[in-house]
Amino acid sequence: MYVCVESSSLHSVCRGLNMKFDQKALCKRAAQLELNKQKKFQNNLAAMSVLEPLLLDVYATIHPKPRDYELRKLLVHAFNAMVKDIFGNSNGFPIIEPFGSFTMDLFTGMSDLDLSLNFSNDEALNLPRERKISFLKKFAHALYSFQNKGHVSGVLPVMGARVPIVKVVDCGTGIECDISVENKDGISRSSIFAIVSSIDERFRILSYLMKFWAKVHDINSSKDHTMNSLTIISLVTFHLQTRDPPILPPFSTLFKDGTDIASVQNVAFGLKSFGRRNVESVAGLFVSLLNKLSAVESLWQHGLCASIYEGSWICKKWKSRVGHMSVEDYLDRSENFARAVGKDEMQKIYICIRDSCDYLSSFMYGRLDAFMLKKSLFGSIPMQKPLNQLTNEDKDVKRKYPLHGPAAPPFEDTFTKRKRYTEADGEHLVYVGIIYSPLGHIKPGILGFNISLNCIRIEPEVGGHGELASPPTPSSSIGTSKDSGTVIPDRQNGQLYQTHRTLMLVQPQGLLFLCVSMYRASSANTTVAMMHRAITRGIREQLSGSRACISNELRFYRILPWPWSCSAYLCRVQAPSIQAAIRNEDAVREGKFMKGVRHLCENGITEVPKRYIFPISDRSPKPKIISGDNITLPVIDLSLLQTPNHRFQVLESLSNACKNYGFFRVVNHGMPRELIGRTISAAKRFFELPFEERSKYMLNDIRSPVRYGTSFNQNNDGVFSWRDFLKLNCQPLATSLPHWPSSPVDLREVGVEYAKENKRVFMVIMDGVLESLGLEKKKKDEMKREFEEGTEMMVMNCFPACPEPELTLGMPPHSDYGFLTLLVQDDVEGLQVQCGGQWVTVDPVPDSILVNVGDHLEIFSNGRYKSVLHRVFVNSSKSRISIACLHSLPFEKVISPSPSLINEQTPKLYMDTDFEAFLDYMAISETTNKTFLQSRKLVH
Ligand SMILES: O=C(O)CCC(=O)C(=O)O
Ligand SMILES: [Fe+2]
Repeated sequence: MYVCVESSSLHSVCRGLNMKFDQKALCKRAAQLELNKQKKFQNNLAAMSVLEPLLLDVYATIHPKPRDYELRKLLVHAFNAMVKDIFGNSNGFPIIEPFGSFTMDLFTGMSDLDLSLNFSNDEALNLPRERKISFLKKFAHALYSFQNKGHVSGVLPVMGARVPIVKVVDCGTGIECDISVENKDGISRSSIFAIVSSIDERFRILSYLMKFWAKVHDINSSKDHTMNSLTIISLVTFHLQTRDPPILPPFSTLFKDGTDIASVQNVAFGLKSFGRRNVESVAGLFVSLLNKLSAVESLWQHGLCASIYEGSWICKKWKSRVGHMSVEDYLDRSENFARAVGKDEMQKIYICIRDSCDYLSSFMYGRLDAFMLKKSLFGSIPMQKPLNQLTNEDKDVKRKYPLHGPAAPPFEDTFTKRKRYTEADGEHLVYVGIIYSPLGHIKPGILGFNISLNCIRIEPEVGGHGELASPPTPSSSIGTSKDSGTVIPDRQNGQLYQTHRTLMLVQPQGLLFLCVSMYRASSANTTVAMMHRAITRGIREQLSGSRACISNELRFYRILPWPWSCSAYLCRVQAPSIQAAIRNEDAVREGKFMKGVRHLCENGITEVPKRYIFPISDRSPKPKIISGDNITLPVIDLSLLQTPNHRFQVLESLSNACKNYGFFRVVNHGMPRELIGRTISAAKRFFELPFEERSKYMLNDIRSPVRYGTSFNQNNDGVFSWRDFLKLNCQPLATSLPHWPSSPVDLREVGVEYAKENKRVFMVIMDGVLESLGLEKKKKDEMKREFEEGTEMMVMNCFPACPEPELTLGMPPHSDYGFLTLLVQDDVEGLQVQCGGQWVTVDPVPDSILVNVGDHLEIFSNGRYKSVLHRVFVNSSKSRISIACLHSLPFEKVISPSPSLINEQTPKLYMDTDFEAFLDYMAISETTNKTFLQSRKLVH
C-alpha cells in the first residue's frame, strides 16, 4: 500500500531544470503549461461543429443498448439464485451485488460485470482476507461443477490479487464476471460516480469517450500497467472540476455530510444545476482534456497529483515512490488510483495523448478530415457485442439458473458496411450463442493441438439444425493433432505461429464460421496483447477474403501458461433460407462472387444471387425503355475550341455544361474512330478469355498497375454490382505497361495508343475548363504542366447480360474521383445520370466521347463545377463494354480549392485531399453516392 506522506511544503527537485517545486509552484506551473498549450491550439469553430456530432456519434455507438442492461440484471438475478444454493440464505444474505462500470452506467456491451458477494449490509464490516478467500474457494468449487455441466465456463480463481476474485463466464450471455467478496470499496466508489453522473451529463459522455479512446489505444488496463477505468473516469471528473466555471464540484463539497451513499445522494440532489453556467461542448471538453494531460507530462514526476477531493492539482508523494501518474482516491486519500501505471507504460500513454492532440490540431487546421480523425482517435473497428447477448431464452443448453427475460430483439447489425443482404430480404439474423472456454481444454499435441470447445451452444431462432453440419455437442473437439496450423506473419512484430481451424455450421437461416485460434509467441519479447492483435488481423484478413462478416469476437484470455494463448471468432453470414445459406456457403467458400460476374454466368445461373440484389430505392425508377425520352447532353465541339473566333462561346458552353450537367459530349476531338473501336474490341476479347487467364490479374492491391476485379469496391460492397473490370494504370506508362495483360495479344499496343490519345484529348478539354474557371495564364500553364504528369487510369468495364436485370445494377450510384472522366462504349445502352433529381438514360452516340466532372474538379473549382452521380443498369440479352479513363493530378499532389475561387461569398468549401486519403477511405468504406466527397466538405 502506498501511504501518502504529502504535505503542502513537500519539495521535489526537477532534475532537468534544476528547479524546486513546492505545491503552490507546481500547481501554478501546471496551470501555466495548460494555458500555453491551449493558446497554441487553434480551436477552429467550423471544425468544432464537425467534431461535436462526430464524438456524439461515437458515444451513441458504444453506449449499451436496453438489452445489455437487461441481460446484466438478469444475470445478477441468476447468480443470486446460485449463491442461495451454495451458501444457503438465512437472513437474506449472502447476496450478489453488481458494482463497477455497470452501476456507474459507464459500461459497454463488451464490459465485464463486477459482482460482490456480500454477507451483510454493514458498510463498516470488513472480513479478513483469509475469510474472503475461503468463501471464494467455495464459490469456485461450485462453479467448476457448473462448468462441467456446461452452465458456465472459464472459471478462474485469482486469489493472489490485491482484491481476490473468481473469474467466470456465463454461458447464456457470454458476459465475463469478476466476483469478489464484500467489495464495499468498489461498491461505494462506483455508486458515488453514478451519483456524479446525475449532476451533469457531459461527465458520462466524456467518460465513455475517454474510456473508449483508451481502450482503442490499448492503454486502459491495470493488468498491463496502463490506466484503469477509475483513473480515466477520475481524470474526466477532475477536468470538469477545473473548468472555468466548473462543471462538477470538488468531492469535498459532495462529502460535506458524510461519504455514505444516502448523504452524498442528498447533497448531489442540491447540485443538479451546478455546471449550468459552463456551456462548453463535449468536443471542447474532449480537446481541452487531452491538451491538459499533454501539458503536464513533465510534472507528474515532481509529485503532481489530480485530486478530485479538492477539485484541483496538489503535490503528493506516495510512500514508496512518486507515482508515474497520480490520481488520488477520493475516499481513501492515501491511495493512488493510478498506482498500477508503470514507467514504460506511462510513455506509451503519453505517446497516445500527444498523437491524439496532434490529430486534433491537424483537424483544426483542415489538414485531416473528420473521417480520418475518427479513425485515428477511435479506430475503424466498431465495438462488437459479446455474441451471446443476442440470445433468446435458453433452449438447448443446460442452464440451471435460466435467464427469464423477454425474447431477444432481432440481431442488430453493427456492421452495416458489410451487410450482405438488403432489408428487402426481410429476414433477420439467426441468433447463435457460443462460449469458448480455453481453460484446461487446450493441450499442445505432438504435431498440433487439441482444442475442445466445452460448451458451444447453437440456438437457431427456428428449431432444427442445418443440413451441412449439426451443431457440436458440448465438448466437440475441433482440433486434431494433424492440424499443424497456419503461419500468420505479423508484419510489425516478426512472425507468430498459430494454428487455427475453421468450423462451419449452417443454420436454417444462416451460415456460421467459427475460427478458433491457438497460438504461441515466436519470441519472449512478444507480449500477449501483440499476439492477439496479430492474430486478429490475420483472421480478419482471411475472413475479408471469404466476405464473411465478423459478428463477434470472443473474449481474449490471457490465462493460458505463457507462451500459449488463444482466441476465437464467430462470424455469421445472413441468409434467408437454408438453400440460400448453402448456395452462399459454396459461393463464399469458393470465392465465386469474387471471381466476377462473367465467371458466375459461365457456370450457368438462372437467377440473380441475393448478393447482387440492390435495395429497391437504389434501382428504381426502372430505366425508361422508350427511346427519345433519354437526356440530350450538351455537345462541345473541340475543333471550335481551337479557333479564336469561337473559343469564347465554346468556353461559355463548357462552363454551363460543367455547372448544370456535370456531363457533356465532345465531338471533333480528333480521336480516330477505328482506335476507339479497336480498344473496345480488345477489352471485349479480354473478358472472353478463360477465367484462368483473366484471374492472373486478380490482385487485391488497389495500387497495383493492373487489376482485374468485380463489383464496385469489392472489399467493402454490401451488395455486389453486376460488373467485371480491368483497371490499367497508364501513368507512368513505361513502368506499368509490362504488368498489363499479355493476352489478347493486341491489348497492350492498342491500350497504349488509346491512353495517349485520351490524354491528348483530356489536355485540350482541361485547358478549356481551367480557362472557363477564370484561372490566369500563369496558373493555368502551371496546372497543365502538372496534368502532363498526372494520373490516368483506364477502366475497362464489362457488364454481362443478366437473368434478372431489374434486381441489380451494373454500377451503383457513384461519382468519379478524378478531374475529368472520358468515356467511350459499345452500342448497348446502360449509363444513367442524375439530372434534376431524376435518373435519365444517356444514349450511346458513336464517335462522341462522353466527359464527366469528377470529385477532384468539384474540389478544385470550390464547388462551381459539380461531379454528378451516375449509375449503370444492365439488360437480359446483351453484354455491354465501356471504357472510362479517369484523369487527375499526379498521385502525390494535394488537391485543394483554387485560391482564386475562394472569396467572401464562397469560402473554402472543401478540405485539401490527395489520393492517399481517397485510397484509405476506399479501403474501409463504401464509396458510392459521393460519400467520399461528402467527407471532404467543410462546414461553415
Ligand atoms: O459504363 C458506363 O457507362 C459508366 C462507367 C462508369 O461510370 C465508370 O467506370 O466509372
Ligand atoms: Fe463512373
